[in-house]
Amino acid sequence: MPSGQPLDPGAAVSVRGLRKSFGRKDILHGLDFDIPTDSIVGLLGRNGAGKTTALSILSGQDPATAGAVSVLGRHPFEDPTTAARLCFARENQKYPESFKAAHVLKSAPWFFEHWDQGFAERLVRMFRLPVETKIQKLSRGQLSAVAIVVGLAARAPLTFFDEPYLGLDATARQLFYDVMLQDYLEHPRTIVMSTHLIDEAADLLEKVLVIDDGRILMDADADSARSAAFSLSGPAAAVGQVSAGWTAMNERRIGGLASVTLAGQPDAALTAAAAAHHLEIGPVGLQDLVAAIGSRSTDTLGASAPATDTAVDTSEEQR
Ligand SMILES: Nc1ncnc2c1ncn2[C@@H]1O[C@H](COP(=O)(O)OP(=O)(O)OP(=O)(O)O)[C@@H](O)[C@H]1O
Repeated sequence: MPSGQPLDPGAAVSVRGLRKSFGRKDILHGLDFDIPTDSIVGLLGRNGAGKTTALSILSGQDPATAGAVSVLGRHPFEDPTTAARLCFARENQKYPESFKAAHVLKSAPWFFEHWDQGFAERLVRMFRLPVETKIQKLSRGQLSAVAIVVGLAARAPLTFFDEPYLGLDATARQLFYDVMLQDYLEHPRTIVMSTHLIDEAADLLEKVLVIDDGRILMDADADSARSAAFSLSGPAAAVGQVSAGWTAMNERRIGGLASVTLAGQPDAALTAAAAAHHLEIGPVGLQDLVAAIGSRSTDTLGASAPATDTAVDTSEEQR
């Protein structure tokens, strides 16, 4: 999305030119994106990409250094009206020292207008959360479970989950995805989830925002993201020949074999050439696509690209 467009008043979240610096360190370099109302959106990116920083600003906990931010139609920073309508669920949430999960559940209805106590209690049983243990004594997975219970049972119009799976085992993570989807279908609302475990969550996401080094590298609906690239594999020489002229997002080599991720979708000429050389054409999962975009941007940054926005919009590179 080109910078300079007005904020979208119909979106749950709309930001233009969002910048954040800590001291002299620039963390977010002018983000532009919209999050549609009543959708599940993935905020994807590598460690240190700026996801938590962005979520802290959107949830009103931190001020932006520059740029325009609209959350549920208002400027969120320290705005009680916005705060009452959103929930920022994260495992490292601070609670009073003596608090147990039971206290969290008891106080939640004061903060969340749509809080569903029966649903919260069901979630507590599902995630086997020991509600009478002090929060300070809970394991990391149990802290994530507290965040999940609050994030889901709050049924806030806008929910941010910041890596909601930390410490959770695979069964609990799947349970979270299943129950979130089911509850979202019954009670549509806007959910933004930052995650590294992209393939696990991919089926839930309607839109993906890929952020790296404080820049948006991809902003696409999940279906177009899934068809943004494909892989071509086989003997390295033939792969190189057939993929000539295509945008290679990354390449892996093992011995004489190569697999490249190419932007776009295979056309008839490439399909025919691949068949003639016995090469394999395959889909690229969202996780691999994000990794390819990330490694490409790292290459670009490593080559001392100018410090201006270097957003890679893969859709523009499709042939
Ligand atoms: N208060 C702060 N002061 C200085 N630098 C900060 C501060 N908070 C975050 N940063 C830096 O901002 C960058 C982005 O951090 P952020 O936590 O937003 O990344 P992230 O995408 O959430 O990463 P992860 O997936 O590892 O949690 C990092 O380089 C981090 O060190």
